[in-house]
Amino acid sequence: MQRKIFVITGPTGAGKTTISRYLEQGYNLKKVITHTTRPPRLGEIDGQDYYFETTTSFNSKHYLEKVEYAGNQYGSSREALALVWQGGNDGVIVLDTKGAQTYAQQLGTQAVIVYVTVSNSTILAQRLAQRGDCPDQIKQRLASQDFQRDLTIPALMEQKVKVILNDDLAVAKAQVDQLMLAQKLENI
Ligand SMILES: Nc1nc2c(ncn2[C@@H]2O[C@H](COP(=O)(O)OP(=O)(O)O)[C@@H](O)[C@H]2O)c(=O)[nH]1
Ligand SMILES: Nc1ncnc2c1ncn2[C@@H]1O[C@H](COP(=O)(O)OP(=O)(O)O)[C@@H](O)[C@H]1O
Repeated sequence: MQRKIFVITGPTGAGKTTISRYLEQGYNLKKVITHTTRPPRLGEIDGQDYYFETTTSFNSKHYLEKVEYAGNQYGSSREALALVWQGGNDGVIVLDTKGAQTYAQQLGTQAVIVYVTVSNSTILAQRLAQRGDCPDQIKQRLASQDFQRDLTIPALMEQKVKVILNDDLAVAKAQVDQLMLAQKLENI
């Protein structure tokens, strides 16, 4: 059976990491850890949340795709994806919409694209504050073009994307459960 990669995308604060963790814990998906030059947030662990890199170490990896997002570099390495697939698991990866589009193009049906969103984007700033992000970083993030872009599904991906509305986490998880059931039935 073809190994899948679930690509979780959407605007900052929508709940991408939360949904990714739910898929890891509930469905035994293995996280593809990506690389970034962004400094770790409080509680984030190197090699678990991200591989936290210097500019030099970031440039030494082999990337399937990489982007600059709100002033920092992010990239998903072929090494990290191979690690997950070698273990025999389906994978889950959290990407901005630009990265998600690259995955959709390069991996075709192997990539299941999941767009996490909320009905009212004003709630996103509150979630970032609740998460403990520092106010200056929230301001910079919300003012970035990358944030604006990720508020909508790129036209090229519209046909392929599964949407999860995460206003209420229990409802969002139930939508994920439905999606995973549909995936299972597709693979029979
Ligand atoms: N294209 C791409 N995007 C990434 C990668 N790693 C993380 N991202 C995305 O970069 C954006 C910023 O991530 P982060 O600083 O952790 O903040 P977040 O938006 O709160 O998750 C998010 O949209 C992530 O999904 C990567 O390797 N490639
Ligand atoms: N449905 C929800 N209702 C309220 N808070 C949520 C919900 N989903 C996630 N959160 C919280 O919002 C914050 C941002 O979620 P996170 O998963 O880190 O988003 P992202 O990875 O998209 O930036 C976290 O503190 C998370 O616990």
